[in-house]
Amino acid sequence: MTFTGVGVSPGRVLGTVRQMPAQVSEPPAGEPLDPSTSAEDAAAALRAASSAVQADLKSRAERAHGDAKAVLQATAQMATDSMLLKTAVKHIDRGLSAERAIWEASASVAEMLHNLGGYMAERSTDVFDVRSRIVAQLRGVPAPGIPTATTPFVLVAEDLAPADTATLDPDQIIALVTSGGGPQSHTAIIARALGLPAVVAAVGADALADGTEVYIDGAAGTIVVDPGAEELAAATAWTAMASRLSDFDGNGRTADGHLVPLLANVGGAKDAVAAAAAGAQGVGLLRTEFCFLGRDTEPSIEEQVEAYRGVFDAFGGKKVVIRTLDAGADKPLPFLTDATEPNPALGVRGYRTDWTTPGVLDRQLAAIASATEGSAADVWVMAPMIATVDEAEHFASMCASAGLKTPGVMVEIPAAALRSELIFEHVEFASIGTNDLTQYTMAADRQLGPLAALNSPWQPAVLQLIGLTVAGAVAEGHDKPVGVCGEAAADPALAVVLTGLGVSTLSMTSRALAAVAAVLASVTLDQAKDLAQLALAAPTAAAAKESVRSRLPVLAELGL
Ligand SMILES: C=C(OP(=O)(O)O)C(=O)O
Ligand SMILES: [Mg+2]
Repeated sequence: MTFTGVGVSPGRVLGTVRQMPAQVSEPPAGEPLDPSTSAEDAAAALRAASSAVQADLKSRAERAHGDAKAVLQATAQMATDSMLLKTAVKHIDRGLSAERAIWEASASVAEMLHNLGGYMAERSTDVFDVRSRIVAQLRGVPAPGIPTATTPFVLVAEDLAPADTATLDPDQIIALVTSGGGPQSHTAIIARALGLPAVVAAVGADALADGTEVYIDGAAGTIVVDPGAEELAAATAWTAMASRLSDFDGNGRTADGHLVPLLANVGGAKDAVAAAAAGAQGVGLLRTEFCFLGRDTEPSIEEQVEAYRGVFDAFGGKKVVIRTLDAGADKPLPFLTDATEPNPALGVRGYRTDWTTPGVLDRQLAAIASATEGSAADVWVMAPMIATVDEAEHFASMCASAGLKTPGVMVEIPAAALRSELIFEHVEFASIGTNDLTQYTMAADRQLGPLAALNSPWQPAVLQLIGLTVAGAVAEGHDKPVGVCGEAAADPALAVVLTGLGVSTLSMTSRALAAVAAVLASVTLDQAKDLAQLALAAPTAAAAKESVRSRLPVLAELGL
């Protein structure tokens, strides 16, 4: 049997399925203690469950590395927190079930931590994590979150939340399959960043039983159940090819020498150091909100300076494009965004948060300016979610007030693409966010699996808007650079099309640099321009993709 979804990160592997356990549901309010259980026994069961959760988290922490290890250690600590357990036991003593008692105790402890602010406030997420785990343990169901196993496995989930991905260990997980999620969803972005083969929107994959043997083709988007010799050969060939594709010599250029600097998308200093080691020619997108995800207080200027300087230091003498906070929709930041908005993707997000929470953007620009002092990096600053010419003008004036010399905008709303010529009168550059540009052009939520086909950056309408943006950049009176920093840049065939459309830099996860460089080097600039015209003229996204891919034989040679 074969399932088909949307391939979002290349790679061919064989492995065993592990399903992501379902979310733990809230025990009903007022759920009473079972009459056959005494309060003492319920309290003892609660203590035993919390110790079991702690032991599990500790053993996972021992096997994990880096950030995942630190997250797991902190959560393990919280599992047997004395205040948490004492409060829960009080609830049991007044007649609540152990499950409801720990649920309510967690809410009050989390609120108290939250009110303490700073580091303590951040621990409130750990409280909620252990709460779900303890309830699952009491109910005898699998713990929520990424499962553990003694051997590497293929993780199958409905979709992954940003918090899950913090504990996603690429040594344990060899591929990702989701039944939901679109090609620009968080899961897809993380899979590419980790170099894990991934298929999203694979309808029916949630029915695969744990332990099922599967073959995953992350480029074709297929999942073959009970694979045979053919799939084994394909997986073996991919492993050999992947090592050939692991080196990037730091040069993005076409076969006839047209330079296309290949930059990295990073979320902080750690990524930046890895990107520099992978040969990235600079940073095309520093997602500053990733430095502060999960925080519910605004980071201080000092914290920001430290976070940004870590990235600048990794790229001395090179370009670093830093994006101001893009809070909202798939990247909520509680100190800026309103979780109750009915339509977050169309709401107060990105640059717009300056209207509802003025001051945060000014302070961020001041922090960026301060981080650039004494840094050898060439720092460019851009705002996300710019829709109009006067927004671009206002952002440029804010940058000027902060002493920042190279202001730019992200073009990710069709209105900005259509009006780019006027926008370029105020800013020095633009970077196209194809993830959001596609979502807004096609009116298709980038996180929704059923809309994955609409949500493809191969949509000719999206390509046309990219072409218009470039045309506006080179219109009479100015000649300004336009980069692409959406996931489209990491698709080697689309990278050729973008180059042919006149895009001057491509920014992607550093894992994709070598593959993009190899495919770009297989065509001349004129061939890239011809392929761009072919894609623009195609009637559908699928036809655009197919006709371009069929003219790039190097893709098949490299297994991409
Ligand atoms: C690069 C982009 O920004 P993000 O994915 O962070 O919204 C985009 O929208 O293409
Ligand atoms: Mg975006």
